[in-house]
Amino acid sequence: MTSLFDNLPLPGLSASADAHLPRVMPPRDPDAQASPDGRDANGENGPGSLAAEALLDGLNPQQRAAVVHEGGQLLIIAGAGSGKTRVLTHRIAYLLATGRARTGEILAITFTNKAAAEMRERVSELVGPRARNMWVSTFHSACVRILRREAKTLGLRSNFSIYDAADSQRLMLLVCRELDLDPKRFPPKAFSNRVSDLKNELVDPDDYARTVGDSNPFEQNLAAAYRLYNERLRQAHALDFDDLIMTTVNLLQAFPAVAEHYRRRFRHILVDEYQDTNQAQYMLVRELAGVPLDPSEGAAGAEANDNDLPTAELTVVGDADQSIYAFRGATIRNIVEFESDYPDATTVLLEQNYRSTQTILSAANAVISRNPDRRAKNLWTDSGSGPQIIGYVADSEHEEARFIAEEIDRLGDSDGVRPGDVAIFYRTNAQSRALEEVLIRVGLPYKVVGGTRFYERREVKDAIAYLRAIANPDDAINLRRILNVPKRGVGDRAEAMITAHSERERISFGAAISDAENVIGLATRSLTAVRGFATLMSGLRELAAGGASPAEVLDAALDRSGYLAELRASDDPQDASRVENLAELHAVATEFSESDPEGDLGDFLERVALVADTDQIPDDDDDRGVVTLMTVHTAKGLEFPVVFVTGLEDGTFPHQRSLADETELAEERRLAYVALTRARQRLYLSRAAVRTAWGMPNELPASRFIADIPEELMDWKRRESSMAALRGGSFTGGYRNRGDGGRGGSRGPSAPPVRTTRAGADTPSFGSAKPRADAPSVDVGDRVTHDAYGMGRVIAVESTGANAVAKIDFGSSGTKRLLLRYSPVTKL
Ligand SMILES: Nc1ncnc2c1ncn2[C@@H]1O[C@H](COP(=O)(O)OP(=O)(O)OP(=O)(O)O)[C@@H](O)[C@H]1O
Ligand SMILES: [Mg+2]
Repeated sequence: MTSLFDNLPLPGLSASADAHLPRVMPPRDPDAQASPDGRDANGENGPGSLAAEALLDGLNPQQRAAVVHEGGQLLIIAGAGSGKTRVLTHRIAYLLATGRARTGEILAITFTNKAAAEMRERVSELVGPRARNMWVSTFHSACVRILRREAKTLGLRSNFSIYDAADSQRLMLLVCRELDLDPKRFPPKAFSNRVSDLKNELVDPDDYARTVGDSNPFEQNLAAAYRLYNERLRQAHALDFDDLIMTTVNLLQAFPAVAEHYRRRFRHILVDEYQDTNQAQYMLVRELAGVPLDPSEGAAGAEANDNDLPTAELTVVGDADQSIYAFRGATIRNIVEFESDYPDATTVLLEQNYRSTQTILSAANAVISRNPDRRAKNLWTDSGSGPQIIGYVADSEHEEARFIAEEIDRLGDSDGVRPGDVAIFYRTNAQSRALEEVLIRVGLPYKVVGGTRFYERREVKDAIAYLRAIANPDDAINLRRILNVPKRGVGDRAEAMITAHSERERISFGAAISDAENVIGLATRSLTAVRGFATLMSGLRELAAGGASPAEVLDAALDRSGYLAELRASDDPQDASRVENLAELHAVATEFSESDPEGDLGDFLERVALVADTDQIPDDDDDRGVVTLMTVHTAKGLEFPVVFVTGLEDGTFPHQRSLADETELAEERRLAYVALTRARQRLYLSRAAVRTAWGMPNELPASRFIADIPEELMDWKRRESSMAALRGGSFTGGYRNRGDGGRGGSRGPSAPPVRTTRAGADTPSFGSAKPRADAPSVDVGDRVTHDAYGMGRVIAVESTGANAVAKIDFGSSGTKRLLLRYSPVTKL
């Protein structure tokens, strides 16, 4: 059993919405009963036809042409803010409203899960709830869906695990140890990155081995490590992130019947942000659309012709100037050469920008126009010139942050700008700390998107490792992770003996654990501990198999393993915040079950595995009022009324390592273009004359990108730093080590706790908190007190009993969602 039905509702969408689906489209397998004319019950004769014309209202002629285009591939290429994403959404709605497509025939690919949810929501607004059944997803989630369905064909279990980057790196470390490689000469992390690149280029271990030079030990060892790494993945019934795409491409190429199934199904494929696709994603789109690389050769081409299958209508939208993921293997080539790859393609150019003022656009154009080999664009707007861009040269990063905080305050007073209208961008995550300190000090509410990701925190990873090992008994990496966590007396030696036993007997690591009696050399104490662990795991598996919800399984795992008790017993304040993070994970699991009551543990883990950092932009109501801090990469596709681009120094942005490399510099320039074009009304560009990194103050020159912007567009509030005052020595800070690695706060994919604006509340003291058997029962309106946050009032109660979660307003400490059972809350 994979998932209850293939079209998992996305977060925030209730599964019951499927009850409204037209009958011809049973949710279980929407493609099984395509009606002969390809139309659904809400097609041309339904209320849709009226809506169809309305969908074109307010679009300009080029946008309109793109929305109504029929037949053949369509390339929409345009600068930032010209309505590409909007056209994609309207095109989908138009296809449905005119009855040209059924929801089951559409595959829309976006860059993040959040973008997917938003697109689905927007299409739902335009055409109603049937849009909820549609495949709108990221490349990775679309592939997971396909792979879970076709797992058998590939000899994979449908409950395969998905390893994230950290899992993959740990596995590579084990592989390198197994191969006895010197970690100095052959760093496992470098191998891991190289393997990821190879997979993104669709190069498998055999292909790679063939290209390796005889005299190059690095390549030879890499080839061996790649092979063993893949073997270990297979034994663990796991796929890494890059495998998801590569394996799907392989599947479609090797099994013509499978390819045909999806080609029959997806008659319309639409891809947003096409400029950031890599080679594997490029091939995936080609295979799905039924346009094999060389139709005159190759099995796939012959097969497609034999069956007289028309190719899908492929629509891709993108902007070569916004290609910023080269480091993940993305290649501009995919968009630049679209027309030659698809000779029948129609190209639509959009030139009117609807997002920004002319001043902002002119500045962005000035910066990007310096890049060589680009197609010149003529982006314009009729929204007026707007205010000048404000420039500021700060003495230090702290002073830069102070300036920003003051400006946000001032804009609030003078223009009614809310914190939620404001975004602050930086080039790398580490830059957020100085900004955060000042925002905390002045009490401006904010959130950091990205940073140390919630799912990368140790305790969250431990808890998920338990869940994964419960779901997949052969998942060696996750079993190893928790074998001695919390400490139960199974040390490295014992683990090595179990490993040896598994190799000798040719059984999985998990099976070797269950066979502890026969492990040679295991001391009695370790044997007892391993047996205890095996019993623990089988008990938890029974619980999961018996239909317990993911949240219940999580609870049992944390409780029976003693994990939670250990954290609770600790007086390290960091451990207290770990308990909070686990409570947050519990809330995520509970929410998952609310949105998908039939979803099992495997479904939950799948959802968790696919949450990318860019998805952690909370969008619940509470967050409307907070400033957003994020890297420029994360800001892709988004827009804000007010944008601060910080750290515009040569060496910061553009990044140090790009200064001597033309290709990398061109990418930094595109990144700057993305940053500037996020702004709708007001843009601020700032830099620090001296920035402290790794504890060392550095004097950095102005970013070359600033110099590209015509003077008349800028209004410099301060041009020079007061170096004298600076040399007087007013450095504060330095890279203070915060227990979480100095980066981020805890954020989950849904309703994450917004970072509190009071310093210290991040790590509340749980000194007096006792493990509780049950949650205190509270009602809306009750007054409560919390050991760390003080007095508060309950503003909402979600679910009851053991899993009761309350939303509590703690005044200046902010509003929190707390799992009552884990929280030191007392009713007054
Ligand atoms: N015809 C139009 N009339 C009014 N507003 C529009 C129109 N087209 C687009 N917009 C608005 O312009 C803004 C930018 O649109 P959109 O996000 O679709 O642009 P984009 O080309 O996808 O940008 P990016 O390159 O940053 O991804 C949005 O607020 C959108 O609603
Ligand atoms: Mg867009």
